[in-house]
Amino acid sequence: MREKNWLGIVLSFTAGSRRQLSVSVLCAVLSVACGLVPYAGVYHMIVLFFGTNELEQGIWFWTFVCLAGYAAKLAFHAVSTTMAHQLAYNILERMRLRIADKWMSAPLGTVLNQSVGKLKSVIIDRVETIELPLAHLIPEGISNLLLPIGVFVYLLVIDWRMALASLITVPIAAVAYAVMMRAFNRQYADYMESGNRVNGVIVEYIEGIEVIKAFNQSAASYEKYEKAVESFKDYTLSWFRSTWKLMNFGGAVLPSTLLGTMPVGMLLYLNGSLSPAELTMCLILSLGIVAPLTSFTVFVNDAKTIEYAVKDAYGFLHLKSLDDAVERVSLPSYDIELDRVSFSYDADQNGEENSGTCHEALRDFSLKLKEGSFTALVGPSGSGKSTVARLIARFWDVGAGEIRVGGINIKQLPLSQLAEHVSFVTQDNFLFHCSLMENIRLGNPHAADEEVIAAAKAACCDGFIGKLEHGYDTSAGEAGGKLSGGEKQRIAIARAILKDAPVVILDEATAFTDPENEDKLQRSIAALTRGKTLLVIAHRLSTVKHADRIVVMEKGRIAESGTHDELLASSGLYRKMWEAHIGAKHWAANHEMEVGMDHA
Ligand SMILES: Nc1ncnc2c1ncn2[C@@H]1O[C@H](COP(=O)(O)OP(=O)(O)OP(=O)(O)O)[C@@H](O)[C@H]1O
Repeated sequence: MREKNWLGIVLSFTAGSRRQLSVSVLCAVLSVACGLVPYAGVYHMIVLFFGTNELEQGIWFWTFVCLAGYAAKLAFHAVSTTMAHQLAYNILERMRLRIADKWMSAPLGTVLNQSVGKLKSVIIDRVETIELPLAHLIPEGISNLLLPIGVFVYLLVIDWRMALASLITVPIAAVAYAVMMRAFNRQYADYMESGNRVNGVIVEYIEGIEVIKAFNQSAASYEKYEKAVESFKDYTLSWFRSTWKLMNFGGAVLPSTLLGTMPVGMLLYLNGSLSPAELTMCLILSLGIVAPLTSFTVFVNDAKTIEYAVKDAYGFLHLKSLDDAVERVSLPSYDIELDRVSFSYDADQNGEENSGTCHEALRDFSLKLKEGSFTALVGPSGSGKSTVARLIARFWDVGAGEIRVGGINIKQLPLSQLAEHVSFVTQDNFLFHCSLMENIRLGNPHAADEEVIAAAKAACCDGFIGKLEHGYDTSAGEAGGKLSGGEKQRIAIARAILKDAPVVILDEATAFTDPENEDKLQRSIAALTRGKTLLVIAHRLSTVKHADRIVVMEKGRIAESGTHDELLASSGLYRKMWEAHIGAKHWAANHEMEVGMDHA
């Protein structure tokens, strides 16, 4: 961590909960102070015991004082702990929200390039590990630090020699702990790495279970999983084995303060420096001085847990965001222009290469989409079609050149305004865990049910949704398994129809549509995108042959462009693609006929 240490980062999330933090710390201090009251009570009882006056009455009084002090200590501790837990959960909430915000404002690729397992592990599991240690660190950390200091001062007041004698075991235990902690940082790092490896293998095992089964790899995959779990166990045990002797030695020696206070106290008593009451009190106090210190190993561990969780979250908390303009801009038109755009997925967002082999997905690419026009992007796989679409939606920033909407560089528009103007439908049709009605309403959260249903009808969803038992109220989770790829795709199109944005980008959005519904869907898309700036990316050329302009891409550049007829006439790449497409269609039609005849 370069900028701040983990504690600084955690404290930066307490803004807004400073009162809670102060109350928790104050109650922890008061709890420690009240915890000293019983010691004072016991001391006075001993004094009374060795004296003769009013023993019975005094004993009752000091017993009450001891109990009251102890009760107050518990009460303050409870308040401090409760506040600390609330504070810890507030910190967790803020961290998770901040990370989610960062994911939204960072370039899409930065987020998508992370594995889902890692994203989930950091935001759910790692951040969660902060709560318990953090909640206990405040009250218990403070009392475990302040109590020994308070007791030591108390001993100093009685007799400084007894105070020093009470610390006799500290240097011996400190040496043991220091030897034990020598390699702690490295060992903890290895432990975390081993744990992360197990996590990674488990996530891979679960995510790839379909492939593992299909390719009969269960034995090999299970073996990898088993080995990772076993090596984690072996590492953990060997680490514990290497430390337990010193840890137990330190834990046994540290509280044995009587080794110092007993002989020194006896000598001081014999030479008249200590009264019997003072001697007894010193022996009691010395027993209480080191117990809190023994828990420091737990706190070192807790602090490491928090440090590692914060370190993991730090990467996400400091993701570089796309620059976002504040002021909305009034756009004179919805013309779109890509002006000499170059872009590489390997370059960072400053346009600098971050790998030795920087492959440009787009190179010096220029394209104009007139408002209200229908442009199709076609070309071989990997030629850069989706990249053009993603850059217009500003999922990434261009490396060089400019993209303008209505003549305004999209970097000067607030991201929310650009998102408002652009509907982007891809073939990854994610359904959220809510009803189908709500899934479509994502296109326009203010739309009435009737408007949602109208959009669903226009996207040819009404038929299959009507067949579901709960219709539009069917939850996507429940319906997900029953919906085909094409049906999910139409729900995504219904969302875009409802959004009614002036710029519509369809990236293979009709790829899964069955022949029966394709015609209907094409007509509804055509009707609902009329008057809009429309960019369609398609592999099936027949779906875009009516486009005002077809742009053929190859290796990140424009190979040719024109209308369907113009391109066919030019005998270029498009013509070859069209012939292959038509050939494939004929083959499919003939094949269907042959199969039909065989069955007849
Ligand atoms: N997220 C990514 N990270 C790194 N490289 C990528 C990423 N997405 C695409 N690329 C690369 O950029 C180039 C252009 O990809 P793009 O997806 O734009 O092509 P495409 O023409 O849309 O392909 P397809 O028709 O197969 O969808 C390809 O070389 C691809 O490997």
